Amino acid sequence: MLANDSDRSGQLTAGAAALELRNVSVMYPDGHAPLHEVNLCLEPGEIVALLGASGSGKSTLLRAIAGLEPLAAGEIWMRGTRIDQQPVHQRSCGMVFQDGQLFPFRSVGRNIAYGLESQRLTAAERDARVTELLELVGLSGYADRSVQTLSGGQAQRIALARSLAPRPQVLLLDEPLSALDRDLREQLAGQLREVLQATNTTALFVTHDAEEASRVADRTLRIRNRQLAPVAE
Ligand SMILES: Nc1ncnc2c1ncn2[C@@H]1O[C@H](COP(=O)(O)OP(=O)(O)OP(=O)(O)O)[C@@H](O)[C@H]1O
Repeated sequence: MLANDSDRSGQLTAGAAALELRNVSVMYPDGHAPLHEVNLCLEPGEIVALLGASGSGKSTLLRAIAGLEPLAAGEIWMRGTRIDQQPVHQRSCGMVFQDGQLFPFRSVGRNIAYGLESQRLTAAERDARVTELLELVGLSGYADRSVQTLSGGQAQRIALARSLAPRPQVLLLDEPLSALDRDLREQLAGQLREVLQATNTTALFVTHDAEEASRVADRTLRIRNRQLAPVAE
């Protein structure tokens, strides 16, 4: 289903792709162009992994979708709305990074609540959402903990909870497990898939590890020659 089946008022249309890139190119100011006419379509709730050699443009692609890198050409659509001209804060994209990037001086609960502060929620509604998210990532009761007391795996689960709290239309994950040791990575890969499925989250997941990609995602793509190609099972 193409994403341009929105009606004239810009209303969302049932069946539109959760995320669609059409001929997207990115060029850095120095002339380096890691992405050239990239096409991608994610159905609602689909989890897609993205592999590629170091420097192939994986992070650049996520950053372009989030609005952190301008497009040299092409269009990005979410659920029938063109978003590539929208500023970062208006795009319904959550991001999770390799090192979590939690706010060190906020408690766990206030980290998770961060993306809810701009929403019109009562304090009770916000607390209830934080409790729900903590339960989802298996860390119930951690709301008042300092994030500086968390293990690496716990911190990544809180980063995931924080990114999911505002119910983003698309979640972008940039090697969220790669700073963890192998056993923990395998365990969290399974949990990550469970959490994304339980919340019916559409996700694009960057990893270096083909095995991890198949554990987390419904399908896997690879950046090669500045474009996306499917990876055979
Ligand atoms: N701000 C920038 N200005 C110029 N070139 C950049 C900039 N950011 C990234 N690049 C270049 O663009 C290419 C893609 O970088 P990117 O970080 O997207 O790769 P990656 O696939 O995520 O790599 P890795 O797996 O090592 O994290 C690289 O050659 C990189 O050097």
